[in-house]
Amino acid sequence: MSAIPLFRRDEAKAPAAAASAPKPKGGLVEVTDFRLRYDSAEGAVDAVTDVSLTIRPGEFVSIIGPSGCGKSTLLNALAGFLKPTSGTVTVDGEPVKGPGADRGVIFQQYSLFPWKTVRENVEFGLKMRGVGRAERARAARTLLGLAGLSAFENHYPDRLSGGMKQRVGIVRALATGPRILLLDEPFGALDAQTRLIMQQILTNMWQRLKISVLFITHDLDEAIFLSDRIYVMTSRPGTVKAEIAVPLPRPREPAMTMSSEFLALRRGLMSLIREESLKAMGGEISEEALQGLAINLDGQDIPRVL
Ligand SMILES: Nc1ncnc2c1ncn2[C@@H]1O[C@H](COP(=O)(O)OP(=O)(O)OP(=O)(O)O)[C@@H](O)[C@H]1O
Repeated sequence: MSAIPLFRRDEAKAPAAAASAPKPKGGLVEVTDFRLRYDSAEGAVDAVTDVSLTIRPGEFVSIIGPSGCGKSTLLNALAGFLKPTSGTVTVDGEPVKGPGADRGVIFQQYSLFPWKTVRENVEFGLKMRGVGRAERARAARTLLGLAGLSAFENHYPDRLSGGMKQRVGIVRALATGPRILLLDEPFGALDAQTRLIMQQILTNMWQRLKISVLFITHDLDEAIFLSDRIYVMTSRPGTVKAEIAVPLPRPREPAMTMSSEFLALRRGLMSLIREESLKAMGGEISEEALQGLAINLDGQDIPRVL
C-alpha cells in the first residue's frame, strides 16, 4: 500500500492539469483573513473566522467540514450574497461586491422554471443578455450534449428525475460562461447510484470546460473523486484545519475509488473530520458512548428492560 501524505496548509500542490484541457480564462479566487459574524435576535454567531484560501484558475477545489462549520457561509460570500465582517474575497483581483455573471451558483434544491422546457431553461440567462435565438440554441444544445441531455431538450422539468434536473441546473449555470462555478451540496438529495453518475458527468464536463470550481460536500469520496485540492474546516467558528492535494490522475475513473491512493486519502480525511465532528457535537459524545458502553444501566438486564 502506498501512503499518501496529508499536507497541512501551504504544502498542498495541485496536480498538473491534463494536457488536453483548454487554458482557463481567469477565475482566480482569493479569500483572505475572512471572518463572518451573524447578528441575530438570539445574539451574535461567529460562523467563520480567519479563513484564507485560494482557488487557482481552472482548479477544482472542495470544502468539507462538520455540520455548521460555515461552508455555506463561505460559498454565499463568494457568490456575493453575504458580505464578510472582515477580510476580503476577490475574483481575479477584484473584490466581490454582490452576485455577478462571472460566478454560477448551484444549490441542493433544484431551481428550474417549471413552465419552460429544458432548453428554454438553459437559454434563459443568454436571452436576458440579448443573445440571439440561433446562438442561444447552439450554446444550449452543446452544453446539453455534454451533460447527456440532448434527448430531453423539449421536456418540462416535471418529467425529469432529480439527477436530470440537477444536470439541467448545472448546464444552465454554465450557459452564460461563468469563470467560477460554486456548488453547495448539489448532489445531496440524490440516491447513491445517481450521485456517482452525476460525479462522473460533472468531472467530465469540468475537464472539457476547465473553469474554477468550489464544491461543498459532506461526502469524503465525492470530494476526493472530484477535486484537485480539498480544504478541511474545523468545527464552528470554522477555519481551515488542513489543505489536502489529491494527486490522482485525470480523467478520473470510478475504478480509482478502489485504489490504495484513494483509500489512504479517505482514511486521512476521515480522521480529520471525525475529530471536528465530535467537537461540533459539543464534546458530549465520548468514544465510550459511541461503543454503547457509557450508558448507565443501573445493573439492569437490557433484554428484560426492553
Ligand atoms: N442567518 C443566520 N443567522 C444566525 N446564524 C446563522 C445564520 N446562518 C447560519 N448561521 C449559523 O452559522 C453557522 C454556519 O452555518 P453554515 O450554514 O454556513 O454551516 P455549514 O457548514 O454550511 O452547515 P451544514 O453542513 O449543516 O450545511 C451555523 O452555526 C449556523 O447555525
